[in-house]
Order: sequence, then structure tokens, then C-alpha cells
Amino acid sequence: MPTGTAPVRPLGPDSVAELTAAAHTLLARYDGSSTHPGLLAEVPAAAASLSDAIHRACRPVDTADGLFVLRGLPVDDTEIGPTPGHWSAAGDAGAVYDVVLLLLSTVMGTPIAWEGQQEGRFVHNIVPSPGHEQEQTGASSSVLLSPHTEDAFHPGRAHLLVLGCMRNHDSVATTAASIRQVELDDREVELLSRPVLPILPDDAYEEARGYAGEPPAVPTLWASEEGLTLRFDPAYTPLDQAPEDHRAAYARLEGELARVSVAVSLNPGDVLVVDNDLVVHGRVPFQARYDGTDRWLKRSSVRVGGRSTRPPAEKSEHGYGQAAVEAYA
Ligand SMILES: O=C(O)CCC(=O)C(=O)O
Ligand SMILES: [Fe+2]
Repeated sequence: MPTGTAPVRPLGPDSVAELTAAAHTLLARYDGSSTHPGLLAEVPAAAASLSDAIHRACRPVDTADGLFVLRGLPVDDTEIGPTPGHWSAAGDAGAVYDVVLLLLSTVMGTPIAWEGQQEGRFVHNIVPSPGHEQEQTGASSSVLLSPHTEDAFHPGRAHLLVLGCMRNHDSVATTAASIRQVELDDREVELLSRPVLPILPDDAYEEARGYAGEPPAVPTLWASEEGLTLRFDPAYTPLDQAPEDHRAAYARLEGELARVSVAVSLNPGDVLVVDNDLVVHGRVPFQARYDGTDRWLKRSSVRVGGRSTRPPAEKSEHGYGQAAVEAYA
């Protein structure tokens, strides 16, 4: 896997000062709590008043990489405190970065949350947790988190995934592979554009996994007006139910995604923005420390209005009874 030369969009000192000042101002008004509904309600106005430089840095992905890194935010390793041992223990740890992520996400679109995930928070904490080492979720560590579309099972999934790095002493890489860099022949694209297999809810959605409705078959690829897009999560796709030629095309896609995959090792302060319709992401295996110095990411999911990157048929999917909550709705 090549080490990525992800496009970097620097945030200059003025932009950094503006973002952190806006975040501090909001937090000061709401007891330092980044999850306060009052704070959330003020984010859109604060985001709108950020400078053109920040708005420009948050423009849509504009390369075939399907991602970019915003770089320049300072993180004081002491000030942020120890890495929580579990997302539920994070509380307001690193709250300034929660708000900065909300501001950036709101410049790019609308943050979404899931009632059943991390208590409905709009900014998740991604930390390795004891007992979860081998899961296919952000809490795992010792296994490869295989390439996936975020929340692939759901028609309301994010258009953008935003990962802000707080701490990463072992330079553990996030992986990313763009559909715009794979080479498939027309026949393979045609096969994978047919709705043949469902994508089942992942381990992070306990309730959805018990949903009684028939799982809808969905296409893996979609030739949108803007180019090819994908919806891909092999770990939750019952491939054995597909005909042989379909399985072969799927395997080709998997191989191509592995071939073009890059490893992006985030440094503290880096904010990785991944287009969830173009890029599948994952994470390499690592040894968790469980001593307060573990890798720690903040994550937000963003919807972007007016995009035509998904098949219209998605609108009639049941989403396994789950609904994403839009901030500012
Ligand atoms: O840990 C990472 O780098 C990515 C984890 C992940 O898949 C996610 O946060 O959605
Ligand atoms: Fe993910």
C-alpha cells in the first residue's frame, strides 16, 4: 500500500486563530459543553461568518483522490488530557476540537448523528477500547479495519467523513481508496451497477441488526452525473448469495481498491476529509496501549445538499429502521 500523498490544504495562522477563537467563544457561553443544544444552534451563524480563506479550504474534493487534509490546527498533547479508554468516557475531553470540527463540517454541509451511535453525538470519539480489539468498528485495534463506505447500509449515510486527529504516537494509518482511480472494464462496471446484494447494518448498530424488514439489494457502483460512485462494505455483504460472475466482478473491484489504496497517517491537528461516495476508508492494525496515550480521533459525518451522487432508488429504502438526525433541522 503506497503511503499517501494526500492533497494538503493548509490552514494559515489567521484561519487557525479564527476557528479556535470561535470555538472558545461558543464553549464559554455553554459551560464548556460541546454537546449543549444551545451551542449547536449557534454553530451555523458562527460558521457562516468565518473568513473566505476557511470557506475556500473547505471546498468540495477536487482531485481523483476523493479526499484532502486540512492542516495547521495546533494540538497541545498535555492540554487535551489522556485518551479516553472508551468513547463513553470522553465527556468534554477535547471539546474545542469538537466545536472546530462542527464549524468546519457546517461550512461543508450539515452534520448528522445517529440516535443509536455514541449517544447521538454529532462528534464521535474514535479510540481503541478493551474487549473490542477485533471488531469491524472504530473501537478496534488488532485487526485491519477493512475498507468500507461509512454507514453503507443506510440511504441517509454521510456524503463526507471528517476525521480530526488528536493523538497518534504510533503513526497508525487510515487507509483510503478512490473509485476514481480503479480500472475496471465496462462489463464489470455493468455487473456491479445492478442491485444484487444487500449491505447489512454494521456492528455499531445493534438495534438495526434486529430489524425485521427484508434487506434491500443495492448496487455497488453508480454512474452518477459527476462520475462513478460506490457503496461498498464487503464485511457486511452476503457475497455467497451472488451469482459467480457477480462475485468475480466484486473480487476485481476489491483487488483494484487494494491496488490504489493509500495509507494516510494523521498527525495531531490534521483533519482528513473523505468523500464517502468516492472513497472507501479503513485503518491498519495496531497494538493498543490502554495507558492514556492511545490514538484518538474525533469524527463527524456530513450531508451535502443537492448532490446527485446516489441512485434515486435509495430514497425508498427502509434503512433498517434507523434515521440519521440532521443538526439544525
Ligand atoms: O480509525 C480510522 O482511521 C478510521 C476509523 C473509521 O473507519 C471511522 O472512523 O469511520
Ligand atoms: Fe469508518
